[in-house]
Amino acid sequence: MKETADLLKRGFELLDIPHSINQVDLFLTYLIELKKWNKAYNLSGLKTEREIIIKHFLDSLLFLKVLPSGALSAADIGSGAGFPGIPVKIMAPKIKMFLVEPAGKKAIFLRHICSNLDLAGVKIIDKRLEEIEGLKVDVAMTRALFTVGDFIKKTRGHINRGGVLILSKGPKLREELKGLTIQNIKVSDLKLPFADTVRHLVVVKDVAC
Ligand SMILES: C[S@@+](CC[C@H](N)C(=O)[O-])C[C@H]1O[C@@H](n2cnc3c(N)ncnc32)[C@H](O)[C@@H]1O
Repeated sequence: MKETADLLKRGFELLDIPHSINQVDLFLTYLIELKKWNKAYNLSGLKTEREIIIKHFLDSLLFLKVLPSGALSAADIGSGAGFPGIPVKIMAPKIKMFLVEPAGKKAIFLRHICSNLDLAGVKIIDKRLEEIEGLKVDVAMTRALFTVGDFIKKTRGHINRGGVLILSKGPKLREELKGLTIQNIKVSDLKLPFADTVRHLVVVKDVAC
């Protein structure tokens, strides 16, 4: 476990994210539980501790680099086993976090892990985004689910005035955006530590209606 903890701490340093011993411990507990539950629930294709730290934890932490500092509430849409919502919540504990995940087993795991990590101010919504009513947040975020165009259409009714959408995208982003006119979009290219990968963090402002 020491090697794993060192990898995580080095990842925080490379991303220039200040962290406490307690936050590192929460990630290590998350890792242990994810590996344990993955056997029965098939939550993630990533099996080794190194893969989980880099491709789930550190990849999710890239969202922090573009998260507006005044955000009070956020929703992770299609959270799966908690990415990026739980890593963001661990590092920004004051944010009220909604984890939207319709798949039963994943939602059960999310309830278990949020209780196990004693995360206050997290609500799991086990519905599809299209079925949700009455949810309003400052930030809607997603990884590995929607195109930028679809995410804007489907979430704009759930965003508070002045709120933003954040998506993490891979190399096909430019192709995806071709032919679309999207106002107030900003793309930050961020390197994922320990990997030959650049993530495109897409932030879209002023989508509320
Ligand atoms: C490819 S996984 C990504 C999970 C996680 N965001 C990650 O990056 O590891 C997509 C997740 O979105 C959920 N999902 C699919 N359609 C959805 C919808 N319409 N609304 C909300 N969640 C959805 C699936 O159940 C699945 O867990």
